[in-house]
Amino acid sequence: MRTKRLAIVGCGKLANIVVEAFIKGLLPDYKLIGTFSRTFSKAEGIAKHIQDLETSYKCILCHSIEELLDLKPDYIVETASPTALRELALPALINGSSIITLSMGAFADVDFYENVKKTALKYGTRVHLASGAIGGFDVLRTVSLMEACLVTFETKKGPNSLRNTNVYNETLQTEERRVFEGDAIEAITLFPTQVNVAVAASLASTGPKNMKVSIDSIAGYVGDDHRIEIKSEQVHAIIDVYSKTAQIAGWSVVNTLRNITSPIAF
Ligand SMILES: NC(=O)C1=CN([C@@H]2O[C@H](COP(=O)(O)OP(=O)(O)OC[C@H]3O[C@@H](n4cnc5c(N)ncnc54)[C@H](O)[C@@H]3O)[C@@H](O)[C@H]2O)C=CC1
Ligand SMILES: O=C([O-])CC(=O)C(=O)O
Repeated sequence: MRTKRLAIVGCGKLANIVVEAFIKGLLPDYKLIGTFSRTFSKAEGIAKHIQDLETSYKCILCHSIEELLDLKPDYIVETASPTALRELALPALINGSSIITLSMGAFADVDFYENVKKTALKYGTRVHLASGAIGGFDVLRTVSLMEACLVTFETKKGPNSLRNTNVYNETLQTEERRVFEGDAIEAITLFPTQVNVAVAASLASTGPKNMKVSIDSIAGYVGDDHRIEIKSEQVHAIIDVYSKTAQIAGWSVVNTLRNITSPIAF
């Protein structure tokens, strides 16, 4: 099998986990050939790490998405933001680059999602939704194929992660309160980079409009807990993932990349 050409867009905390795995040798089927980030110094940091490995190829530090696409990567890891995914997805898929994304919140826009599907199909490329801070896409997809079902998504967060959102006020530092109830579209609109997971679970099951989402703010709470419940006539499943940090999301990209080239696929 030919080694896959890999590039990264959005070189922050989660991208660095992918790079750490790459340096440890956990992604032997890939060459990391390019980086691009809105914060130039972050993309530069990753490109330098790869250059220090003295590989037989160069990791190119790109100044724009266009420059990165010119490198003709087979796969692009998108760890930037839902806005970045919206800008990147169609040009990348047309360019012959498949995408591994953590910012699937952008797909709450049904027209965009359908356009991405059509384009990927036309150009023989794919979009892989990494499991991120949750799991259970297999159960959600299987049960929703099988029969009618209801899916709910409940998140617990500490108040500090809600700062800079409309629901935040100082009373959250001492009280427990439900700060959001609505569907997955309303959730990602109000929290544009924080509930990609809710959109992901909805896309794997009943769709963004049909999934009930709630967010509880708990004073002093560290980390995030996401509890997904699916109920149909025959199946009742609960997928509950607590994580102290978002690192699990970075590692889920590593897992997706390994699955793409593995002879045994999960
Ligand atoms: N699906 C999931 O479970 C999770 C998804 N996420 C998503 O992953 C994204 C990355 O998370 P972190 O690494 O923690 O964030 P971060 O803030 O550490 O890194 C993001 C990087 O992307 C760059 N960036 C932002 N917009 C860009 C654009 N339009 N084009 C190019 N680069 C851009 C920034 O300069 C920054 O270096 C988050 O924004 C969030 O939407 C985060 C946690 C869990
Ligand atoms: O880290 C988390 O728990 C979830 C998150 O940020 C997202 O879905 O965007």
